[in-house]
Amino acid sequence: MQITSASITLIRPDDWHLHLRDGEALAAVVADSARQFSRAIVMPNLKPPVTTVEMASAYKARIEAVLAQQNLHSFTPLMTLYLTNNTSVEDVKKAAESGFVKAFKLYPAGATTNSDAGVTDLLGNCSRTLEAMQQYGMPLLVHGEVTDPRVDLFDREAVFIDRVMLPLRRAFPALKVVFEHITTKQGAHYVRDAEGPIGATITPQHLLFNRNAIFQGGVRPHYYCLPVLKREEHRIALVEAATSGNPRFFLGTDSAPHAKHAKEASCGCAGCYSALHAMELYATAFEKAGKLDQLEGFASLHGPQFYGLPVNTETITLERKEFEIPQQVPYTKDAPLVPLSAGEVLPWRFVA
Ligand SMILES: NC(=O)N[C@@H](CC(=O)O)C(=O)O
Ligand SMILES: [Zn+2]
Ligand SMILES: [Zn+2]
Repeated sequence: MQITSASITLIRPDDWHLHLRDGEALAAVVADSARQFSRAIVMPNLKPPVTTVEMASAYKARIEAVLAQQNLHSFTPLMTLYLTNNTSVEDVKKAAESGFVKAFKLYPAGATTNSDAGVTDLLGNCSRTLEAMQQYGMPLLVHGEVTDPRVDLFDREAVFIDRVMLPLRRAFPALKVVFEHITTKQGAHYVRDAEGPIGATITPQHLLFNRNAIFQGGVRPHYYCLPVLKREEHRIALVEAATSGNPRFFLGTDSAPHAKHAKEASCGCAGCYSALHAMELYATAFEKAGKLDQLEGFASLHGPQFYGLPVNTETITLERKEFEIPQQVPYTKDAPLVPLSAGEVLPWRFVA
């Protein structure tokens, strides 16, 4: 990694948690990720969800067709399957043998966008499937929030650790688990201190903002995602984790595009669009912490190490040049897309 006062050059990063959507939305957003990242773990929460190897293969082909149309040849989508109450041992075996399915994704039913088909009782319904995943070395990616309506929205991740994560990892100690988009001190400390194969992704918004951002002078729907932004003490713990050099923490933007009108609504969708300027956002967060030198490990080394994949060979460069985030970018024929922190100015700009 090379850091000067004018630029940063680092090994080309990967995005270990990304929503690419489908159809015209996919065609609108995929270039933003392909410009900065070499690979991405592509989330399966489409409608209907991607639950089988056949569906993942078809989705991958649709992504590759768009990449080819747009002359984006150096980007590899790594596919995931959506875990349901009915995922079988055979599904796990087929996924492991496919080579292109890299993980299963756990959405507790009702926890987030398109999670209605999610799991209702993980150990009760999925034990044989989890056993097979453990045996094949197939990672389980976890949206770690309980959905119990009695639990306060801001406590859902911390409660998930006690109610789901601990029993899961006690039952399957060799299962590779990624605690996705962690948002709390409890999440960060759990992953730091736990035994066995565990990692966590951290988004740019959870490194840059606390929950005040959602209510700054009025309701700000473009800062609303799940798990929701938390208090400042949690943001500080996440920055500490991401910049610590600990290989368990790696980059996952959770870039989750929703049309402008779907976010600016009486019941707005959860998700921030950060693919446009992901590396600029992360560089800003790392620089604010005085830890720019730790960016390459987080963005480019720790993820491949966890997934057992080679580190990329090319590099990217960011220049110290002010970048004003556009108010909106084109999305579908009916609607534009509002990027995270639209209208704000970042000190870094992605060059190539
Ligand atoms: N993060 C979000 O707020 N939304 C994601 C789903 C998810 O990752 O939970 C989406 O697909 O829109
Ligand atoms: Zn999620
Ligand atoms: Zn997500």
